Amino acid sequence: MRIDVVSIFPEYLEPLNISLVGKARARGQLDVHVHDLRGWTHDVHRTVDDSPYGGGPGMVMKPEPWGEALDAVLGQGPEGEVPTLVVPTPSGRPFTQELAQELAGRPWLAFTPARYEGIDRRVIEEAATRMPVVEASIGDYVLAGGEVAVLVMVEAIARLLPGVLGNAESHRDDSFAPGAMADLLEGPVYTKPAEWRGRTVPDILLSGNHGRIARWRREQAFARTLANRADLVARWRHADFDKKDREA
Ligand SMILES: CN1CCC[C@H](Cn2ccc3ccc(-c4n[nH]c(N)c4C#N)cc32)C1
Repeated sequence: MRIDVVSIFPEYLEPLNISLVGKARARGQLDVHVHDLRGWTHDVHRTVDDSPYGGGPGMVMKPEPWGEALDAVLGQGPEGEVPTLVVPTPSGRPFTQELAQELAGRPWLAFTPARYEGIDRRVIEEAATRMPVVEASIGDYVLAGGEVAVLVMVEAIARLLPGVLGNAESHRDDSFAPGAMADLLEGPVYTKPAEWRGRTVPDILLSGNHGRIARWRREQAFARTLANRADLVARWRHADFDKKDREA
């Protein structure tokens, strides 16, 4: 997979050089290119924003630099191919595990994290005439820009690519992924020592009975989901729990 990111803060994307994404890049599983939007400005001040038409607070990102940046990105990719443009925005569709799975199936993603009050709408409209566009939000809160959202989305997508997660880290039991743990939050995890500050590990986890351990983990995940995400539990019916138990 190729990933392009255009930002006025390219240094914000440095975390894409480390850990899971950094290792995937080093192994050639991901080809990531970060671009500085100001490289497509032509004035001495390298201007990327201006006041909003119609008035209102803040500034809006000018269309010209974005248009030239997207032209350049398209020109650098595989001949005859276009990326899926992913636009982080609080007004986008929720970025969910399902959307991460969908985007993980694309060969080329281009992210356009904005700042200020966002990008002139005409940029997105013009881009949509030549590539798929996905406007997505990572959550119901307002950030100061889209770079953090790109880090979240890229990590969530990268870990789903074949070979990126080792077997030991399989995303088979991911929350929200299809299968027995779908719509379930992760339950508690434990490691050595068996006793720490007077607190012990649940006996079931030391039993070696893998069937019962799996069932206990699902029960714990269900209880945690009930406590913290009742909205997810609404998708369940009791029968499903037993069915998922059989599927596991
Ligand atoms: C007061 N204004 C309102 C509009 C947005 C302005 C800041 N901003 C500019 C670009 C931009 C991109 C993403 C996000 C963002 N916020 N929350 C999320 N889940 C996001 C995502 N993905 C925020 C952003 C602040």
